[in-house]
Amino acid sequence: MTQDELKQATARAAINYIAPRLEDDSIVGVGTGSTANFFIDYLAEIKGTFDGTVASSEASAERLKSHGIPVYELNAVDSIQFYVDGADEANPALELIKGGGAALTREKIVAACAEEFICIADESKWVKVLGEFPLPVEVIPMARSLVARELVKLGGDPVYRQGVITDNGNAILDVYNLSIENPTSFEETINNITGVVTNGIFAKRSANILLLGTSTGVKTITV
Ligand SMILES: O=C(CO)[C@H](O)[C@H](O)COP(=O)(O)O
Repeated sequence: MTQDELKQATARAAINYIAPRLEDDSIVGVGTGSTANFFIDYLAEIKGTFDGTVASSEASAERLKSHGIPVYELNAVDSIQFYVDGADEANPALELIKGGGAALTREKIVAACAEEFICIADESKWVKVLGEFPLPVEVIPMARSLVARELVKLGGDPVYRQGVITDNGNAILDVYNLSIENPTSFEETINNITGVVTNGIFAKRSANILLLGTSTGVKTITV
């Protein structure tokens, strides 16, 4: 199977998981990226069986709206039943690296509001230790060099993602050569650097379920 077919299979599995659990007033949080895009396209098939969505990026909001799926501001909803999103890496504790699509901050905010976080990923994202994928860090633009120097002190090699401005008007540093043995404390350490908005480690708010698309089928992984 191709990587896209694996992404489609995991997105379909997420629909099969949430569809029987949705109620008329349910809100679905929707992530960003190519796997999330497949999910959005399949979500259109069951629109009308739930209230609406909250999107983690302008791109996902546009795609949802193009399907006629209602999109609410996060401040306008009381709760989010499910948050469904892809990942760049996932470990057996269901801690993640996210932000390859530069949407990490809004993704983390929507995930923090969700009762259940369902991660959808193909098997190339499965790792024992996080950090092979360069860790995205969203920074206030004027603090980019300051933050980069601090990240070097932590053992990483930060690279400015040229030409990318996040939906929040900020910059992204991708940090190479990290081996993240303790994701929870490392997430906090990086977030404590002045000028950092957030980083792409999802350990404080890890996934509840990982639907991993593999060549032998979609595996449901929980901790
Ligand atoms: O975190 C993300 C966007 O900020 C994505 O979930 C992550 O990059 C995975 O993307 P894809 O589904 O295209 O492989």
